[in-house]
Amino acid sequence: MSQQHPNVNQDDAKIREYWIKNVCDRDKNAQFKPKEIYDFIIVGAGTAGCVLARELIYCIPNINVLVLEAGGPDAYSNGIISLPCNTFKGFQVSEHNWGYVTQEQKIQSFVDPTKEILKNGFPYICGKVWGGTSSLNAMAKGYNNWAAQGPEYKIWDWDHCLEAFKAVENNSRKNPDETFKKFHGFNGLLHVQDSQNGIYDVMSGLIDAAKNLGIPYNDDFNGERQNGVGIFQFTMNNGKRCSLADSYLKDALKKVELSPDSKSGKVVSVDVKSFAHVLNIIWDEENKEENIAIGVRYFCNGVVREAFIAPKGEVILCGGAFNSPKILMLSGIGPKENLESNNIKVRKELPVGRNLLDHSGFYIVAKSTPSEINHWSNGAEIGIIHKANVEGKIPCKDDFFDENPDIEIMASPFSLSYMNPTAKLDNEQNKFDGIILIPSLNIPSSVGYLELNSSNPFDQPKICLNLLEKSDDLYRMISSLKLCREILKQPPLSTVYNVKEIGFNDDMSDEDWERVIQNNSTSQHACGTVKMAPESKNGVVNHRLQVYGTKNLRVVDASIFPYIPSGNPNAPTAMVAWRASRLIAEDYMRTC
Ligand SMILES: Cc1cc2nc3c(=O)[nH]c(=O)nc-3n(C[C@H](O)[C@H](O)[C@H](O)COP(=O)(O)OP(=O)(O)OC[C@H]3O[C@@H](n4cnc5c(N)ncnc54)[C@H](O)[C@@H]3O)c2cc1C
Repeated sequence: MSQQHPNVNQDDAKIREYWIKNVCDRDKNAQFKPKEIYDFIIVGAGTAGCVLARELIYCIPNINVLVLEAGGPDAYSNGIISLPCNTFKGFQVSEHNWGYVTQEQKIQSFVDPTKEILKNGFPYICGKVWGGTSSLNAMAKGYNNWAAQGPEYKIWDWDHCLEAFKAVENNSRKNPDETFKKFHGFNGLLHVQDSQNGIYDVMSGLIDAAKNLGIPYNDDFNGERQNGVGIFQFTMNNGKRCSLADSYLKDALKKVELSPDSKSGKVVSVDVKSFAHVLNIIWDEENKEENIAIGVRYFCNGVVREAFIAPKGEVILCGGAFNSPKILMLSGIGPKENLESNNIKVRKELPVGRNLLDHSGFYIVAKSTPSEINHWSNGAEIGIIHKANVEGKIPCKDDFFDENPDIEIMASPFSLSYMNPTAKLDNEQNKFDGIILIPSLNIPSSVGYLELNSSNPFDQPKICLNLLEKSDDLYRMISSLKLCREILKQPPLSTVYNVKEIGFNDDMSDEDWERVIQNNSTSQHACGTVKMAPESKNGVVNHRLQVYGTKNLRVVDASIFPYIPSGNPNAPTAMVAWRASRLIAEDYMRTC
């Protein structure tokens, strides 16, 4: 018979499972231990935090892990989040969003340098929920750049990264060929599948229209080559969105047992505290010079609490590209000037927040014959990945075969009335079905930054994206938008589906293009703000993701990307977390 202990209820795993399915108590009655001590404290249950929590609990024997998440369980969305079509609706649930808004910026015009252009700020969706802001990308060259930063960075070369990508992925493609098997995993927890219900007819029309222009068909964007037109695979399981919380965190919660080698009644488990906003890192004040992290302060249910790490333990920030740098800065790690101007004592001067990278994107909308598009189907169903022209011209046929594409166009079917059923549309004409194309600059030259506005942990940080600040970025975006318009004019879109692009016209000057694009570009793939690089090259964390000049402190999330992945960042973030779990386990076991 299994050993009984007051802290371990035999039904714990069942209760947790029940709780996962039916969460109704916002931890309001949670019992907090007088002194919370864990081997690892993970801040943030987003993409990285979920993978890391699960991998640590299964990789390292007899540890306990605390995950502190400022948002609540995804179950609170009443299922909205699990609908694949609801990328945007899910986050409109304000509780699930940090509510950050980017800075309005003025930049000099490239077309007419005597003029300034106003770039609008925009609300930046940033997930505050289990699963965080949660497609796959296998661009070997990008990761070899990560590894080229020094001999010790070899652990981030393409072979190591591919191993991690495959470990995380559970791809359910039917009858995969050998090339497909080379680039995909089939035993991980993150479910990836082809569309179960096919795609809308108008979207098939879009594929044919792109082929008419000479764009080759690609049946696996995450395989040998990225360029071409094709149907995306989706991070879904049986037609439902599969976030990292659904896959990794929930699996982590299944492990609850009494440590066999502990007389103190230690419970081996991952504990998640929701609505727990981490304020800053607690440092060992007895060894001030060494910057030893010993725990975190967090705010939960109206009370400030503290959680500590056990000897050999670590604090691991997985707060994402905006919040991990914010927590570091609030804890005295960051650019001297910004910290001092906010009355924060500088513990270690590092370029935290400086390398803010993002894929700028632009929405181009076309009406079509109403085709009963009553929801967003799978969301972005079609991709067109190509090399842009740096002079802003429509790319030529050779560009479509270029092995280094720099633009990804995502295409979704949509219905305006579904997106916003309560909107007072001024006339019937404005109620239409159609297609949205979103060209996104996958290899941008522009770099932004993030700073603190104040020492108040509940204040927004100042987010300066500097999107399209470099002329090549602007002209490549113009090139892709012109290509989108050309595709929309092709049959069968123009003939069978009566597709008409709205918003642009054929007489637009370069100046018009520039103004419209600069005013309305947007983004959602922020990363790089806690750069992994040698300290001499503006790094904040080393190759093992430890923060320079500190002890017991790592950052594991999209903020550590030294260069932006040339594709969607969710899977690369999960890959980083999986690699990090092996590094952390190695270091922990070495000290045993
Ligand atoms: C609208 C939108 C659509 C996207 N679509 C795609 C897509 O289709 N494919 C793709 O690959 N990528 C997509 N992305 C990007 C992708 O989701 C992110 O790159 C990825 O989730 C980043 O993971 P992360 O772990 O770094 O951060 P996140 O997933 O954002 O997780 C950070 C977590 O930490 C928590 N946290 C932060 N601060 C604190 C604190 N102080 N205390 C406690 N908890 C805290 C947050 O609440 C959050 O849950 C999209 C992003 C957005 C915004």
